Amino acid sequence: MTATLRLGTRGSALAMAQSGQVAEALTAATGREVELVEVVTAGDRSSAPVHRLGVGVFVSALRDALAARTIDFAVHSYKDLPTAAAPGLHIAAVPPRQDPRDALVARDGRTLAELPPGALVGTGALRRIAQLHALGMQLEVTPLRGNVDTRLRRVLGPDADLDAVVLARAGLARLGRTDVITETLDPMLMLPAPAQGALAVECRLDDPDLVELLSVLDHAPSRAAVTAERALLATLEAGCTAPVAAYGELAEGDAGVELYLRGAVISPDGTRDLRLSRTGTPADAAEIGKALAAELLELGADSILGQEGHAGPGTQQFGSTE
Ligand SMILES: NCc1[nH]cc(CCC(=O)O)c1CC(=O)O
Repeated sequence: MTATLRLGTRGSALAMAQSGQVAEALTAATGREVELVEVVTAGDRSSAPVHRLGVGVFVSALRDALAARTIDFAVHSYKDLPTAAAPGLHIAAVPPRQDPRDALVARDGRTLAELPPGALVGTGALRRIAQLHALGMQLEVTPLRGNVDTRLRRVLGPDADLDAVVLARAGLARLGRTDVITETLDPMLMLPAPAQGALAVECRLDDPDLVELLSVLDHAPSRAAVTAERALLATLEAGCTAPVAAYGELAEGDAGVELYLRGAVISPDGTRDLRLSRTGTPADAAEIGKALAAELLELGADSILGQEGHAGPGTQQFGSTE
């Protein structure tokens, strides 16, 4: 097994950057050559809001290429992965996670608190829209999509039409553009999306040598945090279509390393905002996520939406709307 490995990637600057970083890390750790193979996904072809396109828009074409064996492994932004398991595929590694927080890029170097009432803020994700409204600052929130450069131009370019945009800090970091950030948002105000800032390195289960090889890239603390956040999301999807945020942090506690998980369900207009947290051991990451989701549901997470049309029983799953 010494042939060049084919790494499937979307063609956006962000995807190419993160795939390139994974390829380099793998070559450094194993000596294996890696070639990038571009795969065009439905999410790249359409400019419709992601929550309209549906879950998995950035993922399906890559998974099809894995199944068709035209690529050996793929790198996904973990938050774009549907929570449903993909038959025959395996997340062989979760590399060290980037800072998962959201970032504000505002005109004139402004911070969130410095935005005046009526300021026009662009962001695509329902989760961010909901939390911006929940601040009660009279911000005008407007939908925003497109690649990172397109979004930045709306606030930084010569024909900028927005006062600020909110986007994942991790995306800017991978592109070397953290210089444009005017504030990294405190999770107390803007809790990130489940798995934001993390990557998923995926290959076929029937390729055990590659599963083993890729596992050198796995970072156990990142995997534990993401596992808890995604378990929370998966459990809530059964009964709730509202925007979901989750953030797991590992820290040294009295009883060794502890996982501190925060979760939130917010109505799109920000008027209902349910936030809870739970602490446990990283080995119980999935159980912590499920238990926190159950608590949120008990407090009415499933009733928070209503207006957007409740999914109802029998609906499969919605996944990230980011
Ligand atoms: N669906 C958009 C998306 N998917 C992954 C990232 C980059 C951040 C990450 O890897 O979590 C982004 C951009 C954004 O949310 O601003």
